[in-house]
Amino acid sequence: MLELLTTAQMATADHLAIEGGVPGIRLMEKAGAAVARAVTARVPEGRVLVLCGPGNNGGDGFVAARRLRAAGREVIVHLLGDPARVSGDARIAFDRWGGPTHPADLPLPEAAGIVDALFGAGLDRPIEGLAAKIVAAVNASRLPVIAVDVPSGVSGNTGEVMGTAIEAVASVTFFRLKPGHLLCPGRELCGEVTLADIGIPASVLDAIGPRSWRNGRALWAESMRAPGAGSHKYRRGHAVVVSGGLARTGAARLAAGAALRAGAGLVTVASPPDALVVNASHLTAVMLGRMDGPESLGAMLSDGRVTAAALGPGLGLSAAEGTLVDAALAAPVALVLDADALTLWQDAPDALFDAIAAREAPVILTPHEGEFARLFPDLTTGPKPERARAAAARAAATVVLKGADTVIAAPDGRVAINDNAPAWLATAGSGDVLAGIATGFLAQGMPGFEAAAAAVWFHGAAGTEAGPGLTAEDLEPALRTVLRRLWAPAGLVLP
Ligand SMILES: NC(=O)C1=CN([C@@H]2O[C@H](COP(=O)(O)OP(=O)(O)OC[C@H]3O[C@@H](n4cnc5c(N)ncnc54)[C@H](O)[C@@H]3O)[C@@H](O)[C@H]2O)[C@@H](O)CC1
Ligand SMILES: Nc1ncnc2c1ncn2[C@@H]1O[C@H](COP(=O)(O)OP(=O)(O)O)[C@@H](O)[C@H]1O
Ligand SMILES: [K+]
Repeated sequence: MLELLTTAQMATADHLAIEGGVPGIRLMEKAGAAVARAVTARVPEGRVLVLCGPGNNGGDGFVAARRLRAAGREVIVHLLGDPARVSGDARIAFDRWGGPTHPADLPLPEAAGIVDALFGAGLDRPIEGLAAKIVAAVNASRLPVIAVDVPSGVSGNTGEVMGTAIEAVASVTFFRLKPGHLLCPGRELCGEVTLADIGIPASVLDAIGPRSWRNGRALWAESMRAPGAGSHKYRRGHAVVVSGGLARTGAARLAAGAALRAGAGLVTVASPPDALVVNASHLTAVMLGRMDGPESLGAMLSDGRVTAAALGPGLGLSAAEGTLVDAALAAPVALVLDADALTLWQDAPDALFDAIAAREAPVILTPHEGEFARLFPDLTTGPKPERARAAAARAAATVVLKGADTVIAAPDGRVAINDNAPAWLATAGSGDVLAGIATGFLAQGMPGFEAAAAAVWFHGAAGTEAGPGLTAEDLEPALRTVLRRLWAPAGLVLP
């Protein structure tokens, strides 16, 4: 159930279900019933104000109103728009409601909670005028709002606010989530999202062919391997993380520790000579190797047992560091390029993309928005999933566009949107840990997209586990807790 559907794809799903013999009004009845259940759970007593719009979102509202009334609740229905123009399935729902329907107006009547059925998937322009005033009054009331499908004003496709938007405590959506439920600011405005089965068969997805998913285990768990009895450390992969110079070594150690924790059998920090002593004084299970320059790094990465490498955290931005990235790109190992290893290419991003296209092993790029803009200056506006997808295709690499709603995109067009990361992760060094987790997964042979999506998910889960007050150092032990939880009950351990 991780597929994400655009509003157009969702309309196709409705359409295909109806063509397949499920009447539209039956879908709407189930949708409205799910909304009524959510209201009962969130607002168990008191009067309910149901705000209906002119389309099918309003139709769901009429069904919910009728159900709540049948359950003995006092319900007031407001309709935004001309009742004579309510048509189709919404007309049937309106007629079945049959109770008083007031023109939407201010001030709002007193109520214990509000159902927002103004606009859903059909929102096609910014909210203005009376509708905008109603949205403002709803938000100012601080009453609990249950949104039908999406909070009115939130774009289902992008999560953007169109004009103004309702702030809901809960949203009830149908069949599959939309990108706007996960992308900011939509995600916060939705509150808790419930996915209701309204009788659309999953088989409609075959014709729709979604290419976007909510990031979750089903996307990558099958490509993760626990060590079996016959395993030894070399079977679990050997990751190399390149350290910066004397004053910039911590980031590489954070990444290296995370790579080891993520399951790489061995991890080596490749250290410039001037930083050997400081690295040596901090490393235990992670090994240390002297790296004198690009030839030395190239030789290290060409040892057949090294399977992945990470460059970027604390690396530095001089020409010398640029030659290290060149050497890594020429080596036959999977790569994570982060931070400085991305910024180094800002004057010639195409040269990076050409080097990636010329190699076989997968590459993951992990830019935050600033680094992304340096590599893809023409892709700074528009919906985040589309920007990441275009970047991945251009770079021939998996792109992890970081943020509160990190998007992972593969060169073949697959996109995952992550929503499990707490804002506590916005702390120095947290990105280095993410790069390390991804490197650890790549080292074990996971493909680029799966390794990246899994890394982002574990990073978010570890952030949640560590919780308030976390620093980047806390993520590595928290990652252990999260991994134990995943492996133990999931039965993923293979012989
Ligand atoms: N059979 C179906 O298609 C189903 C649809 N469902 C519901 O139907 C909704 C989609 O219905 P619709 O496609 O009718 O669209 P909506 O009901 O979301 O909105 C469309 C209506 O709002 C108007 N509108 C759009 N943006 C506006 C704005 N900014 N200011 C003022 N008016 C605006 C449009 O002109 C149109 O009249 C879903 O969100 C879901 O709640 C569910 O009942 C499940 C089944
Ligand atoms: N508000 C937020 N909510 C969730 N995750 C966040 C938030 N802000 C940042 N993060 C995550 O924290 C990490 C920060 O990485 P980055 O920007 O590279 O910083 P640094 O390298 O200093 O750690 C990224 O994985 C990002 O997705
Ligand atoms: K709505």
